[in-house]
Amino acid sequence: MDAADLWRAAGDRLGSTDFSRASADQLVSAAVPLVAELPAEVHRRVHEYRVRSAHSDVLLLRGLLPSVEFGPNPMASGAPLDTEQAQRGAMILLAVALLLGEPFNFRSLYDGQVVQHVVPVPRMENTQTSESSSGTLDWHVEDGFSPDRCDYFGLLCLRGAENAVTRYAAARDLRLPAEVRRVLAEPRFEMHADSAHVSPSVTKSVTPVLFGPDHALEICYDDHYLRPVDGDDEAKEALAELKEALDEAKAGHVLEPGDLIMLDNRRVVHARTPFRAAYDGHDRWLLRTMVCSSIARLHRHGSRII
Ligand SMILES: O=C(O)CCC(=O)C(=O)O
Ligand SMILES: [Fe+2]
Repeated sequence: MDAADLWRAAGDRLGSTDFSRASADQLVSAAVPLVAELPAEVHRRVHEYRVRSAHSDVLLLRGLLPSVEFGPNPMASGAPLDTEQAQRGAMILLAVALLLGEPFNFRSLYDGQVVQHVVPVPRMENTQTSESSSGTLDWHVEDGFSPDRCDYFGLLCLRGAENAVTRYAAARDLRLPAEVRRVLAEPRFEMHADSAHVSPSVTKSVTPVLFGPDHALEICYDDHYLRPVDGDDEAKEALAELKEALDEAKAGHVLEPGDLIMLDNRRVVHARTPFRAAYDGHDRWLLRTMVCSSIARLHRHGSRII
C-alpha cells in the first residue's frame, strides 16, 4: 500500500460525515478500522520500537501522506479540524497512535482536543509552548508535572519549515558523573504545569529527574518548569550538568510533509529550534496526539479526556 491508498482509506473512514465537531471518542472510533489499512511495514516498525525501544526511543515514519495542499493554517492549537484534509491526516495519526495505546488529552490543554495543531500563533513566538516560532522551544517532556503525562506522543507533519529542527535526547544516552546521577535520582525537584494548561487539576509535583534501571532510564525534565526544591544548591548544579549532557546527546530531524515522529515521553526529552512564521496561512503545521499505553490507567480515568 502506498500513501495514496492510505489517504483514500482515511477518506473512506470519514465518509460523508464532517468530523470537525466530533468528540474524541468519535474521532478515535473512526480511526480504528484504519489500523488494518496501515502498511505491514508500519506495524512491524512500531512493534519493534515498542518492544525494543529502538533508535534512541524515537520512531520516524516517512512518506505517510501523498502530496496534498493542506490549505490555510488553523489559528491555534485547540482549533477544530476544520477541513477534510486535516481530518484525514488526523485519522492516519490516530491509527498509528493506536498501535501504542489510546489517544487522550488533558481537559486543561488546548480545549481538550484529542488531535491538536502545532502551528505558530501571533504573539506566542517566544513562549515555551508549541505555538512558539522565532524563540527556541527548550528541552522539556510533555506535561512533566503530571504522573498521567503521555507515554508517547506523535507529530504528523502536514507542512514543514526549513529551520525547525525537532530535537531529542534519550535519557539512556546521557553521559553524567555517578554523583550527578545520584542527585538527579532523588525527589529533590519540583515540576510545575506549563502555561499552555488552563486551570489544570494538578499544578505541580515533587519528582526525581532520572529514575528506573540503567538500561531503561526514565526522565522528567523541563528547562523552565522544573526547579530544585527550596534552594538546594547541589540539585541546582546537577540540573546544570544535565542540561549540558542533553545538548551533547542531542539528535534531531527537520520534519517534512508525510513524516510522523513518535517520541517516548517517559525516556526522551525534546525541543524545537527557532523558525520564522510568515502568518501568510502557509506556515509550519503539524498534527499532534498523545498516547496512554496503560489500559489500567485509562480505565482509572474513565475517559480519554482527563
Ligand atoms: O514543533 C515541534 O517540533 C515540537 C513541538 C513540541 O514540542 C510540542 O508540541 O510539545
Ligand atoms: Fe513538546
